[in-house]
Amino acid sequence: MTRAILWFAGGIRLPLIFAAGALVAFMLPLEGPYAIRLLTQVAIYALLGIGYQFVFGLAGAFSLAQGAFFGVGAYVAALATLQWDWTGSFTLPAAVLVALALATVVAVPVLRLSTHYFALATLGIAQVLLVLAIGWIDLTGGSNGLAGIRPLSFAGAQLEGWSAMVAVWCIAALAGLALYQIRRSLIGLAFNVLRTDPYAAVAAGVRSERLRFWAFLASAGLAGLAGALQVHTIGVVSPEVLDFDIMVRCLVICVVGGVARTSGAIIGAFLVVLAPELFQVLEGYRLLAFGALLLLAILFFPEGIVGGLEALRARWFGRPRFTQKLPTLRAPGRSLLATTRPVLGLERVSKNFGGVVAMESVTLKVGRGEIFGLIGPNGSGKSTLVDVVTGLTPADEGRVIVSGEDMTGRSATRLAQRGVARTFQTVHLHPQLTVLDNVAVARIGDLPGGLLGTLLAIGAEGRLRRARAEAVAILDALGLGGDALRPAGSLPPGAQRRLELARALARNPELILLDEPAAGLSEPEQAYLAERLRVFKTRGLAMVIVDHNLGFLLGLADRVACLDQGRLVSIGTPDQIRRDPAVIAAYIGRSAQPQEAGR
Ligand SMILES: Nc1ncnc2c1ncn2[C@@H]1O[C@H](COP(=O)(O)OP(=O)(O)OP(=O)(O)O)[C@@H](O)[C@H]1O
Repeated sequence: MTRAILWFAGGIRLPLIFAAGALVAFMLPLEGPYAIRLLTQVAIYALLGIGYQFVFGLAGAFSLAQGAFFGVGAYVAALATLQWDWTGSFTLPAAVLVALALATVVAVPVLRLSTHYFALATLGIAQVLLVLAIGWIDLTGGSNGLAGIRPLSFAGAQLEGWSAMVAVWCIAALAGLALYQIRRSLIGLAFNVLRTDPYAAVAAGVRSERLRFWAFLASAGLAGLAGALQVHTIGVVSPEVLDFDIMVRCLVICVVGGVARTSGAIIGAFLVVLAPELFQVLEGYRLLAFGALLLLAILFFPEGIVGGLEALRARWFGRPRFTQKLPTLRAPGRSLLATTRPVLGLERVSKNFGGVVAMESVTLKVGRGEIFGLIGPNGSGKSTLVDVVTGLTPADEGRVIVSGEDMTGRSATRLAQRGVARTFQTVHLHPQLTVLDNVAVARIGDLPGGLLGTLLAIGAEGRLRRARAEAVAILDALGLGGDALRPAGSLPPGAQRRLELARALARNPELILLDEPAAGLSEPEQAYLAERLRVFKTRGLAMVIVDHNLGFLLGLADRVACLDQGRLVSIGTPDQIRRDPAVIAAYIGRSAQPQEAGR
């Protein structure tokens, strides 16, 4: 009994969901075959919802094209059956491939758009397809659609009733497993970070565009498959499959069921298919009751039904204990901090924002194993320089050279791959993730096999374990090993800054740019950070450090440059900088002498 309670308390269990759903279905006052048909519909919508979880749940992209891919899959399967007499063995792959091809074509222009424009563009795709389905009468049968589509059949065996239901549930279960697998992998971590904080994703070297692209494709392929299964089940297709109604159901499935979760998609699918049936007795008020139910679900379960059930479980059984085991510390195969060459060169780099000159013809070099300080009054262009070097802001003029390679105008992801890492003036971490996983995610750049490997579950857990083991080594090097299993958001501000540094180091960089690493740190914390940075320097790491705390920076840097109104007014050793009239003038011009805080 205790074991059973613990099993239930351990998480939202899929078998429970299946059993409860099946029970509800068979308790309905329905004939057997009708119940089977409804359960097949639940599986189809679960598959559609699982697909939508990839783009909406994992990648956090508000696509409104999921219904359109469903419709495309439905029409492809219908036409292939009617025109060429294809069986399910061919219609299903064809539906997936056409949906994938369409998604690939539209992904290139559409995925660049930011949230609401992205939503509108994907809605536009759906509308174009709907108009085509209605207008291209010769092919699609226009508003009447096409009828007489054969049930599913594979290798001569026709699947109807029970067998069709089991086949569709098996397909949905495989898709659900793939989603489950990805959520628990290093790629799942990366999705989690990219959804929560795009800057944290950039800093961790997550290739956000690529992940979004794969998620969009996965959602389209699964929607196409669901559409094909739908026409084989009901035998007809009409423009209704491209209607916005399907898209609304997708949203209801994921939002009300639980975002990004396989169980959420399945619960949501049961809800959208079975609830209207349950309300049949209300006749004309059926839709009203369904709407009221959805409203209540959203009000009482803002995290979806799965989130709500988990909250209840936490209340009854306490929060699930952190089962994640701390990986044993082992030295990384090769030094994470080793570097090979002199690293950064800026050649006459300029950057304007409208009329504001943020950088004007800045030229400097940073060598291997050098700590290079960057000072200047507020608004002098220090953060802009960091953004330009890390690819967050493109330079207007000049060249950015990294380890001998011209990286001018390259994306932040490309620069991260080239060995440039950074921290931010305002900390960008995933507050709910553990300290350990905030660092482990940055090992994603070294991931062999990528998304396909994860989907096929090839060593996915092993990779995550390895990433975590390497993260432990780095956390230990920064005195954060003891906090590894705490949520990052619960760390004090100073430790959060060190955590950002740990994440940057996990990228195995040649160059790190630290934007105000000592801000908000106590004196002992500053001393500890300075001591650590000196250790990394001895391993060849090049560092550019921006800080207003001159006591900290001048005591640490090998060379320092001073910016004023975007121009480089002085460069030299800390002693030279302290005495340079141009530096003093720059600060006095801003009504303050350079204060050697901490001295
Ligand atoms: N995205 C932007 N749009 C418009 N102006 C900007 C933008 N980013 C920076 N600026 C302007 O560019 C100039 C340099 O800003 P920057 O943030 O690089 O200075 P900073 O030296 O880092 O300042 P602080 O020490 O206060 O952080 C400022 O005048 C700032 O207002």
